[in-house]
Amino acid sequence: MRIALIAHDELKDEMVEFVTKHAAALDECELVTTGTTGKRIADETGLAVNRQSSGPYGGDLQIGAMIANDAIDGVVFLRDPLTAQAHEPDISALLRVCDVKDIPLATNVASGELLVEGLLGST
Ligand SMILES: O=C(CO)COP(=O)(O)O
Repeated sequence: MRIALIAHDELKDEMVEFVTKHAAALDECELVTTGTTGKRIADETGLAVNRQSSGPYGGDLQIGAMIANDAIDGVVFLRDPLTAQAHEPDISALLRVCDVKDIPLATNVASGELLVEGLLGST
Protein backbone atom coordinates (compact mmCIF):
# COMPACT_ATOMS: atom_id res chain seq x y z
CA MET A 1 0.00 0.00 0.00
CA ARG A 2 1.33 3.43 -0.91
CA ILE A 3 0.00 6.36 1.13
CA ALA A 4 0.66 10.05 0.49
CA LEU A 5 0.99 12.31 3.53
CA ILE A 6 0.93 16.09 3.12
CA ALA A 7 0.31 18.90 5.61
CA HIS A 8 0.32 22.65 5.43
CA ASP A 9 2.50 24.42 7.96
CA GLU A 10 -0.22 25.07 10.54
CA LEU A 11 -1.17 21.39 10.48
CA LYS A 12 2.27 19.78 10.61
CA ASP A 13 2.15 19.15 14.35
CA GLU A 14 -1.19 17.39 13.86
CA MET A 15 0.29 15.32 11.03
CA VAL A 16 3.20 14.18 13.21
CA GLU A 17 0.72 13.28 15.96
CA PHE A 18 -1.46 11.39 13.45
CA VAL A 19 1.49 9.46 12.03
CA THR A 20 2.79 8.66 15.51
CA LYS A 21 -0.61 7.27 16.48
CA HIS A 22 -0.76 5.03 13.39
CA ALA A 23 2.98 4.34 13.14
CA ALA A 24 2.69 0.56 13.27
CA ALA A 25 0.24 0.41 10.35
CA LEU A 26 1.95 3.15 8.35
CA ASP A 27 5.29 1.40 8.77
CA GLU A 28 3.88 -1.41 6.60
CA CYS A 29 3.23 1.10 3.79
CA GLU A 30 5.39 3.10 1.45
CA LEU A 31 4.91 6.68 2.58
CA VAL A 32 5.15 9.40 -0.05
CA THR A 33 5.31 12.97 1.22
CA THR A 34 5.92 16.53 0.22
CA GLY A 35 9.29 17.93 1.28
CA THR A 36 8.87 19.61 4.63
CA THR A 37 6.08 17.33 5.79
CA GLY A 38 8.29 14.33 5.06
CA LYS A 39 11.25 15.78 6.91
CA ARG A 40 9.13 16.36 10.01
CA ILE A 41 7.69 12.82 9.82
CA ALA A 42 11.07 11.18 9.29
CA ASP A 43 12.80 13.20 12.00
CA GLU A 44 10.07 12.88 14.61
CA THR A 45 8.68 9.37 14.03
CA GLY A 46 11.67 7.55 12.51
CA LEU A 47 9.50 6.18 9.68
CA ALA A 48 11.02 5.99 6.22
CA VAL A 49 9.48 8.36 3.70
CA ASN A 50 9.79 8.92 -0.02
CA ARG A 51 10.10 12.70 -0.04
CA GLN A 52 9.09 14.74 -3.04
CA SER A 53 9.66 18.48 -3.44
CA SER A 54 8.13 20.95 -1.06
CA GLY A 55 4.53 21.79 -1.92
CA PRO A 56 5.17 25.34 -3.15
CA TYR A 57 7.99 24.00 -5.37
CA GLY A 58 5.96 21.34 -7.17
CA GLY A 59 5.57 18.59 -4.57
CA ASP A 60 1.78 18.51 -4.85
CA LEU A 61 2.11 18.13 -8.61
CA GLN A 62 4.65 15.31 -8.26
CA ILE A 63 2.29 13.42 -5.98
CA GLY A 64 -0.58 14.25 -8.34
CA ALA A 65 1.38 12.68 -11.18
CA MET A 66 1.90 9.53 -9.09
CA ILE A 67 -1.85 9.39 -8.51
CA ALA A 68 -2.46 9.79 -12.26
CA ASN A 69 -0.08 6.84 -12.78
CA ASP A 70 -2.05 4.64 -10.33
CA ALA A 71 0.88 4.63 -7.90
CA ILE A 72 -0.92 5.94 -4.78
CA ASP A 73 -3.66 4.12 -2.83
CA GLY A 74 -4.74 6.87 -0.44
CA VAL A 75 -3.98 10.48 0.47
CA VAL A 76 -4.06 12.26 3.82
CA PHE A 77 -3.68 15.96 3.07
CA LEU A 78 -4.12 18.12 6.15
CA ARG A 79 -5.03 21.38 4.48
CA ASP A 80 -5.02 24.76 6.18
CA PRO A 81 -8.45 26.22 5.39
CA LEU A 82 -7.57 29.59 6.92
CA THR A 83 -4.40 30.55 5.04
CA ALA A 84 -4.08 31.44 1.36
CA GLN A 85 -1.41 29.37 -0.41
CA ALA A 86 0.66 30.74 -3.30
CA HIS A 87 0.47 27.32 -4.99
CA GLU A 88 -3.31 26.94 -4.73
CA PRO A 89 -3.56 25.80 -8.39
CA ASP A 90 -1.22 22.88 -7.59
CA ILE A 91 -3.33 21.96 -4.56
CA SER A 92 -6.50 22.04 -6.66
CA ALA A 93 -4.84 19.81 -9.25
CA LEU A 94 -3.93 17.25 -6.60
CA LEU A 95 -7.44 17.20 -5.15
CA ARG A 96 -8.94 16.95 -8.61
CA VAL A 97 -6.80 14.01 -9.73
CA CYS A 98 -7.85 12.12 -6.59
CA ASP A 99 -11.45 12.49 -7.74
CA VAL A 100 -10.58 11.64 -11.35
CA LYS A 101 -8.86 8.43 -10.22
CA ASP A 102 -11.29 7.68 -7.36
CA ILE A 103 -8.51 7.64 -4.77
CA PRO A 104 -9.48 8.00 -1.08
CA LEU A 105 -8.59 11.52 0.07
CA ALA A 106 -8.77 12.82 3.64
CA THR A 107 -8.30 16.54 4.16
CA ASN A 108 -8.56 16.69 7.95
CA VAL A 109 -7.61 14.49 10.89
CA ALA A 110 -11.13 13.13 11.44
CA SER A 111 -11.37 11.83 7.87
CA GLY A 112 -7.73 10.71 8.04
CA GLU A 113 -8.71 8.45 10.92
CA LEU A 114 -11.43 6.88 8.78
CA LEU A 115 -9.03 6.48 5.85
CA VAL A 116 -6.39 4.58 7.81
CA GLU A 117 -9.05 2.50 9.48
CA GLY A 118 -10.63 1.65 6.14
CA LEU A 119 -7.45 1.05 4.17
CA LEU A 120 -5.08 -0.21 6.85
CA GLY A 121 -7.32 -1.42 9.64
CA SER A 122 -5.58 0.97 12.07
CA THR A 123 -7.72 2.58 14.80
O1 LIG B 1 2.55 22.95 0.65
C1 LIG B 1 2.27 21.80 0.89
C2 LIG B 1 1.06 21.19 0.32
O2 LIG B 1 0.34 22.05 -0.53
C3 LIG B 1 3.13 20.97 1.74
O3 LIG B 1 4.47 21.13 1.39
P1 LIG B 1 5.61 20.90 2.47
O4 LIG B 1 5.38 19.55 3.08
O5 LIG B 1 6.89 20.98 1.74
O6 LIG B 1 5.44 22.01 3.50
